[in-house]
Amino acid sequence: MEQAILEIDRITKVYGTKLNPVRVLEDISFSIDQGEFVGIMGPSGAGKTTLLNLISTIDRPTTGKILINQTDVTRMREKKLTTFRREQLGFIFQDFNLLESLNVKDNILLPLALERIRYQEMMERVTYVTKILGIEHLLDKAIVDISIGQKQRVAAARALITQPKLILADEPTGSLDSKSATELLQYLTAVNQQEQATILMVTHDAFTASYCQRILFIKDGAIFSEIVRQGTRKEFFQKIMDMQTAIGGGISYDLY
Ligand SMILES: Nc1ncnc2c1ncn2[C@@H]1O[C@H](COP(=O)(O)OP(=O)(O)OP(=O)(O)O)[C@@H](O)[C@H]1O
Repeated sequence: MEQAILEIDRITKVYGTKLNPVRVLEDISFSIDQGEFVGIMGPSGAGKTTLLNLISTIDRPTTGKILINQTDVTRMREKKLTTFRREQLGFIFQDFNLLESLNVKDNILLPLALERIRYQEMMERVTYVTKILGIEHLLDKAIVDISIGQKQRVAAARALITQPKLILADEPTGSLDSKSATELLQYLTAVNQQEQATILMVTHDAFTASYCQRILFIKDGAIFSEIVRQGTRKEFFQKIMDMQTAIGGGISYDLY
């Protein structure tokens, strides 16, 4: 049996005050095994970002446990969490967060700045991840001189450089055109397959989600359903669209 990298155990999240509580997540449980590529979808306001913030350890659940690589992060103190986040998690956001004062290579190396790793080892790692992501020829370029699609792949390389146990992606194709989005998703699939990297991706977009192996649908703060890819990606895309219709409410249908 595969090892669970992420275990969500009956979490709830309540915002607001005691007199006026806002229940955003209601009793969510699921787990993700090493090497899975899982999507989270659901209508606007369903609680996807809230859930991702809890898994990112940026926020804490009101009740319940979150285990990442068998460590309960809900009980960890802030200082330890900062190190944990740096060592175990990789983040890919919609708006890359690259530093324009650094070139591509130094942006990718940034997360290793605090680690004690030999330069040669760092460079071997850079060569490896940039090759998978098809950006090995861009290492000396300035950030302003590369395309948006390339920027997102640089951001993906930066997320991978520490060999994180879990990669969290929040609408990673959100600012990309369809060609760049397709490329990024193909590269993420390669990363997932060749590196056995575990990826959890939040997206509202059925095309993007169709690259996942499994999708959890969230509605009104609870898991509404789960679908697993069995046939082709196109068939899975259709299944996702059908589920979006069933779930209803606030979903945009971006067709590429
Ligand atoms: N800090 C907060 N205080 C009170 N309510 C909040 C807070 N953060 C989020 N919410 C509420 O929680 C619900 C879920 O929000 P969340 O952003 O997690 O949804 P989402 O599924 O990510 O939506 P979207 O797809 O639009 O980004 C919403 O109704 C939102 O208004």
